[in-house]
Amino acid sequence: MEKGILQSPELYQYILESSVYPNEPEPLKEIRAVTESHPRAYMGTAPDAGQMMSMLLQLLNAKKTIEIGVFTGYSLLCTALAIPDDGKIIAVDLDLDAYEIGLPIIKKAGVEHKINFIHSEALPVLNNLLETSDNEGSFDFAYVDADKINYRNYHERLLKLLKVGGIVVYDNTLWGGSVAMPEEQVAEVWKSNRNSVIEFNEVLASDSRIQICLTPLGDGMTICRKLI
Ligand SMILES: C[S@@+](CC[C@H](N)C(=O)[O-])C[C@H]1O[C@@H](n2cnc3c(N)ncnc32)[C@H](O)[C@@H]1O
Repeated sequence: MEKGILQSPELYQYILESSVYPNEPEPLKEIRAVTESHPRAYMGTAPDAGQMMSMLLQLLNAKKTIEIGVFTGYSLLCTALAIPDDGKIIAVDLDLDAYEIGLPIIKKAGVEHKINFIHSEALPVLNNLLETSDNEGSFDFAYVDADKINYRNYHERLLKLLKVGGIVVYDNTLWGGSVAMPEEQVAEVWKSNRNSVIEFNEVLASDSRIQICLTPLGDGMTICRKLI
């Protein structure tokens, strides 16, 4: 799937080359480079979206964060570089092999101590966090970039875990632009996720507990701020 929904690939390239790559930290460039040969390299968070996440994390002074969907670690490293030295990230993924591709770069960047990687399905991890005292209402930031069918389940749990004023960002909320295509024009392999994403976008838009902003960065990133 092509990343981005801009009017031309050249315009996207312009954004990357004019304002993302010149300021992208070296370890993030390295993670992109080692991910390139992975058969699912397209899954890595888009660098322009990562740049926006870094800014959000720093505006929030985020210290305690969760990430669901790590893959080789681009967004994880982006978060680890943006939070302070005593910041913590609970990072969850089913795919340990992919995480191990980026791990040497995370170590070299000197930020591994901020990361608690949990090799697991995400839902039980969120349930466990909610059962442990002091976690509810304690997280500053969450990033979700995993199985679309579960976004709604993650959302309910993450809203409990976040502080008021905390932010959760959901990736792929435009699903390659397919959310705005008639269903019959959507390739079969995209359909089920496209329908999950459409439903999820409706859930977010009618949720009075959050303020939302769907940004057309990467594959669509929805920023939600917890209001109550
Ligand atoms: C799009 S990739 C994440 C990309 C990552 N954020 C990055 O910047 O490289 C999605 C990841 O979600 C993980 N995943 C999918 N379903 C999951 C689940 N139910 N629980 C935990 N991880 C899951 C996959 O193993 C995959 O590595």
